Amino acid sequence: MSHDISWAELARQARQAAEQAYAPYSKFPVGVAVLASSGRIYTGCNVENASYGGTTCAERNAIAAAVVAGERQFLALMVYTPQTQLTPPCGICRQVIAEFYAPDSPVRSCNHLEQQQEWRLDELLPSAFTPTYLANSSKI
Ligand SMILES: O=c1ccn([C@H]2C[C@H](O)[C@@H](CO)O2)c(=O)[nH]1
Ligand SMILES: [Zn+2]
Repeated sequence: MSHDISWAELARQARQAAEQAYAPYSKFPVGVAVLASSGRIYTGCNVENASYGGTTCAERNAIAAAVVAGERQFLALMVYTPQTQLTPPCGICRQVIAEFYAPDSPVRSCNHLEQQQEWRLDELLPSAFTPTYLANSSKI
């Protein structure tokens, strides 16, 4: 539940992760901290590429780091954005978050002004395509 989540700690770790961002092209360093159901926190930053499409976002890198550690469920995700305007995850990341996240779980953004904004995942990605849709499919 939302009130059990240490958002201040997630914000601190997301900001720290943003310091490692590799963003020479966009100059838009992002950090993410994600809280797994184990209680552990994992972080990621954006890693850009000279072939711009090879870029991966901080959100997906944080989730990948958690999955490597054995996590399969997340309770909260904080984005540290280098913007005065608080920014939500991009569309691709919303889909990746939905794979491991309850629809009513919170996603937050924070910035250097210590502002925060919260959305529910199902507000960011209504009618997500989730793993349950793959069950019992029929042949063409
Ligand atoms: O939530 C976001 C939004 C953008 N980016 C990255 C992608 C790209 O490297 C740069 C500009 O879009 O920021 C993220 O990592 N997370
Ligand atoms: Zn993204």
